[in-house]
Amino acid sequence: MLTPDIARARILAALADVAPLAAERVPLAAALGRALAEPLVSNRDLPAFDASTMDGYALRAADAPRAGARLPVAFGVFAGRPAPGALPPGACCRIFTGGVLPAGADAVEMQEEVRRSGKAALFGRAAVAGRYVRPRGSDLAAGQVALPAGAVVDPGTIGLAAAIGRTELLVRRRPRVAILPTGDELVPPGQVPGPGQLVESNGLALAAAVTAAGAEPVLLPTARDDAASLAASLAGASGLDALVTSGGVSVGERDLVRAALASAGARLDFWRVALRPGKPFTFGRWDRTAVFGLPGNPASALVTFELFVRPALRALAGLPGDGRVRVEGRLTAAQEKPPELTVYLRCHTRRRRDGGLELEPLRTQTSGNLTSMAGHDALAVLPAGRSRLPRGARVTAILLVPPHAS
Ligand SMILES: Nc1nc2c(c(=O)[nH]1)N[C@H]1C(S)=C(S)[C@@H](COP(=O)(O)OP(=O)(O)OC[C@H]3O[C@@H](n4cnc5c(N)ncnc54)[C@H](O)[C@@H]3O)O[C@H]1N2
Ligand code: MOO
Repeated sequence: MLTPDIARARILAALADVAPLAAERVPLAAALGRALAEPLVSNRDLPAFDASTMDGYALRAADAPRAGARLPVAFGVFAGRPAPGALPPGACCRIFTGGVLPAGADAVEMQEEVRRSGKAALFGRAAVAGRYVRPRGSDLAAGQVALPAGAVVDPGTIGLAAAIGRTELLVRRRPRVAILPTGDELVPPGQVPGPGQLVESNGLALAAAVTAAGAEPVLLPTARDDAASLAASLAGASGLDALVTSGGVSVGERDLVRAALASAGARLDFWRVALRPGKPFTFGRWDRTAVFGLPGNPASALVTFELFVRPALRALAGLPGDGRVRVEGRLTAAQEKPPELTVYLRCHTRRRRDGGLELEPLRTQTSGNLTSMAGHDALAVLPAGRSRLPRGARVTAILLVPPHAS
């Protein structure tokens, strides 16, 4: 059986010919979280003129070499308008934050350091050339690369792009991801299950995980556990960038998903990974579509999505890694585990007083329990090779709350 790390590496390698997806031009507001498909190059200087960074007085620094200089106030410069003219020799002018420095001025003094006396200004200290001035192009010069291709568009990037005159950005296309729940026992959300039935909940959970990964979910109707129904449903995924199935990948007689994928023409690369939850996970390619067969147990589906599907969708979207932060923390309870498996423990994180991180496992880790997958903020990684970890053991945890929510 593959280890989780090798399984993930195999998936990413198998998508090298399709990732990243093609580029598309989108309005700025739609670019958040997407990968730039070209460098963001400025076509103008930022700022576009020498600007004051303070409310105060613009002057030639040489005219106020020490405290006590007294200069006539020639005019005022207001935001949104160019200076009315060059600064006359030996004079200063009133200026406001963001105002255009008049020709001749090379410094600004903040108004707290200046006293007005009629038409003159008295400077309380020596002026310094360049102080409180943002020179033209000092933020970004015309022709300069502000951000390289591949950078992830964040709110600041959108503001910067608007400031340099862009209304659209060339970004990587979002992967379109079919989600196919399978199982005879499932009824649609909102419907009351009959005897032996339960509500199909993985579809919506996985659709949310797809959205959070920066991709677009297409939730297909649940397939029944028979070859004809599965074949008909699989057709709904054709032409999409990825297909995520749930259920039917274990060893029971009704676990027909792998066979259905194979008869539809998919090439399955591997089946089963040495982890818990989610051991029966399978991966393959169906033409250009990446196919992920997730186990039906709800927590197994979400954990394997996190570990294998999320990084793959991000690679298709041109985004780096899995977008998660890994930290070290200490388990608040001892754990027993099969030594051959890597176990991903759903945990709550807590800051200790000494700054360290505590990892408190959710009460239940049973992969079929729905409460075992909601409301946690980390996956603690219990490594293969260990069968017992004592309370207080130091382990790596994957934080599920990213620094920039995706
Ligand atoms: N003999 C063995 N049995 C099982 C093994 C094994 O190695 N040998 N592996 C177990 C593990 S681990 C898992 S995980 C499950 C996965 O099995 P399947 O992927 O075939 O999942 P199903 O049997 O279809 O469903 C499992 C469970 O989850 C419920 N389910 C399924 N789909 C949904 C959905 N869309 N929404 C909500 N709940 C869903 C389903 O009703 C079952 O209760 O296999 C073990 N068995
Ligand atoms: O791996 Mo299964 O997902 O443990 O229940």
